[in-house]
Amino acid sequence: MGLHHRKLIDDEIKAAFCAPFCLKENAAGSCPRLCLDICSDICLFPYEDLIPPPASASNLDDQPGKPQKFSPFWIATVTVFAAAFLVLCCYLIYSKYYLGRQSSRRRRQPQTEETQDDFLDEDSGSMVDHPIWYIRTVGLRQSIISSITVCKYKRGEGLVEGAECSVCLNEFEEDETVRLLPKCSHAFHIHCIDTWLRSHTNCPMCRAPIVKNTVLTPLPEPTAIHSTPGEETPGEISQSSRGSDSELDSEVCEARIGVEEEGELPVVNGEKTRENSNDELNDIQPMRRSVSMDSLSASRISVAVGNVVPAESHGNSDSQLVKVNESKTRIVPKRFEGNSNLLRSLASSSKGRSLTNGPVSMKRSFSWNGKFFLRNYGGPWYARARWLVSRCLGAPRGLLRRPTGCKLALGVYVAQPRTKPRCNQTAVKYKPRAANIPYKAQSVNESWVPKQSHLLTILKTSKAFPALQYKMISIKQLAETPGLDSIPPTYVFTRNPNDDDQLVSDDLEHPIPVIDFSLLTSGTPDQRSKVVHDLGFACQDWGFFMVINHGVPESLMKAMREACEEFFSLTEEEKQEFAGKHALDPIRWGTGFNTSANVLFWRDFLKVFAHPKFYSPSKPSGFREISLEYTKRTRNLARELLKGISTSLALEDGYMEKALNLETGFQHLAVNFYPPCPQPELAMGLPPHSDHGLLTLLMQNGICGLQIQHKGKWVNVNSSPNAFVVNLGDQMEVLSNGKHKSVLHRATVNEKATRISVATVCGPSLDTVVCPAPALVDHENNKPAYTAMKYGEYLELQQGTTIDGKSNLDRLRFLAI
Ligand SMILES: O=C(O)CCC(=O)C(=O)O
Ligand SMILES: [Fe+2]
Repeated sequence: MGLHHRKLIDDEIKAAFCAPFCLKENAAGSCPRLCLDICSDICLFPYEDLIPPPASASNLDDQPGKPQKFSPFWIATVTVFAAAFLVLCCYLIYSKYYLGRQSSRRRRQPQTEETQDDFLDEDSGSMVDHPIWYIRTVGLRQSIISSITVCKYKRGEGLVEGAECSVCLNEFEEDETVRLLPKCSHAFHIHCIDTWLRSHTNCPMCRAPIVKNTVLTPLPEPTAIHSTPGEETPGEISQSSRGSDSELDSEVCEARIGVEEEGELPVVNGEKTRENSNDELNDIQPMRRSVSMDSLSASRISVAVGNVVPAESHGNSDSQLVKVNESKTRIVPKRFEGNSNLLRSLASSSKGRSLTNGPVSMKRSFSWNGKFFLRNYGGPWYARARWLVSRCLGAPRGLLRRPTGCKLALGVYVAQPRTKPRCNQTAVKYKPRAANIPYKAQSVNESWVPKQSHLLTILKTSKAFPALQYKMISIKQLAETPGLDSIPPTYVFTRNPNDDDQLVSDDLEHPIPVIDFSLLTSGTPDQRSKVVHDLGFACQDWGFFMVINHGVPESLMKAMREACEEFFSLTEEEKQEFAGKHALDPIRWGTGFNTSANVLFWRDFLKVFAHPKFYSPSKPSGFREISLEYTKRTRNLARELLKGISTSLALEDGYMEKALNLETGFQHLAVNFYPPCPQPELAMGLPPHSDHGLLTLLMQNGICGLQIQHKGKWVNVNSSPNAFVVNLGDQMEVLSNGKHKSVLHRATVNEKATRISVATVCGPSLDTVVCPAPALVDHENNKPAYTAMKYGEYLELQQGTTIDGKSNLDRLRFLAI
């Protein structure tokens, strides 16, 4: 069977291969050598006669007497292959030299409108292909890269600007070896910057060239001719003048945030025309290099630069630190598919793209109308902004082009010093229009002088793009930025002009009532009734009181404060694990944010549901145990106080306990972290609000900041770490039919110390429908003033909307009252 099969194959080969040669009709009268091997049995031509025996050594191993002959078939085949090979070689040579020269000539030519936004900022050097991006860049020689200064990073030393490597966005560790670029002093991890410099010749942050311009010609063959004494050779690191920075000098990098304001430079196609605005032009450096894009893209950048809208915006004033996972490499239109919430919130309102409308001037004021101008930060900013844009869009550097017809532009305007410029910067005047100054308190005589660290902070605020996610910077991280001496505009809290902010009085003048809890529970009947009376007065007149001798061990309070401090000291990445996505996530770390005003607050928070189900972040160790005990003790304290308050309202002392199902009552732990703020008078830790529950027990760490509204004034509340400040919440106001009111309070910040407050909000069970206690209403003088609402729904409403005084409670009020 096998033999038979083999024979069939042999016959087929013979038929296919030999037939043309071995038959009589073979005009050439010769057979190729292979023919002899395959079909010597059938071949009709004697091979000896066909081709003269070659004299080459290659035939030595041939059979004697059977010299090799080459047929025209083989000659033709070899010729064709040789020709093809030749053509291929020619093409390769042509493409390598001719096209290469053409592209470098093109690069030397001035950029056209079409290409000027491209980020091909490298001039020469060894070419590196970026196969994914189809870009060629020019790098430095390893010897040059290696000669750049290396030093150890020391926090606070000031040698290194910034605290992180802008390439990988990781923070420098103490004593970590970093490479310090010569002209700009920007520092990077060695691995990060070396990789960059192998394909670039400038700083990734500010584009300052690493070597002097003269060496940025195509990497030359070393010649002695052009190297005169005193000149820098290609190997020298330039320590001198700005070199190619002149190019940067003529750029304005702009990241326009927000809507155009009337009276500002007119905008045409994303760029301001200067012809019509000479006044301002004189004041603005004639430099501009804008990156324009479609509105969504611009919005997106606004988000990034303005550190604004979280991905899942519930309009929540306490926005969590948000992760938005996105693919880095998707192309522009696709990038927006996965983040419809973000888009919606951005596209929906102009506010969504604007920052605060105007500053409030206190000690130091600055001119800010949603734009700020930058001079000589242009380099770093431009580079950062471009980087930001490209990361935002997922487009590789160099591929960004202005889409025709787009209206919005990305730009960065940075307030310019009108006083003596710092850091050799040219002063640029920027006159704010009167309309941009919202309140009389605004002073235009002083200028806000941005420092680079500060400006970077604003971008770091938008530190949108470590790896694949956006996140809002925590206030802790921002406050720890070295050299931060003023706050980014997004943190400027615009005071309501109708609030008389100046009326802040000490609690010495208006001491808030103090309740001795021990007398309420263990005092004589007289003592107890006096305390109940005092409690009633405190609730009615103030809505706030201080509780002492409360029975919660001081050691537990201290341990709780320390545990909270430890929580906020976790790394950002560790805390990120607890950044919930929804307003009602049981564990939520985040930073204060007001969606309606686009203002960020100087506060990080941790919010945890403590009852009826107890939740806790898993870090730091011990937090769970301590917070469990702490919330249990404070809940019991609150329930006792509620008994006293029930009595003070002439209700049974167990009325609230029963009517509001306090056994399964909701308890919310909110830890507030307010780091030192360089301009406390401009920022706000927590804006005026009332709390949602029945009672809030607040523990402070000895640093003042709480202010409560009392008879039209803001009263400073003392910060005693061992006392609880208790305030009534909205549910108490509803239940008491307005007899006991929830009171507006706010948290201010200070310049010196971190303030931590731990609020435990105690409320009814979430499914309790809260309404005015029937005993407290009648149809004459005490008509029901509030409609009934499930506490859970109220909580959702309150947590899901912007902090705005008592606006949520106002929704429950009957208008007739
Ligand atoms: O930090 C403070 O003093 C106020 C905290 C507060 O009002 C709250 O968490 O609701
Ligand atoms: Fe509060």
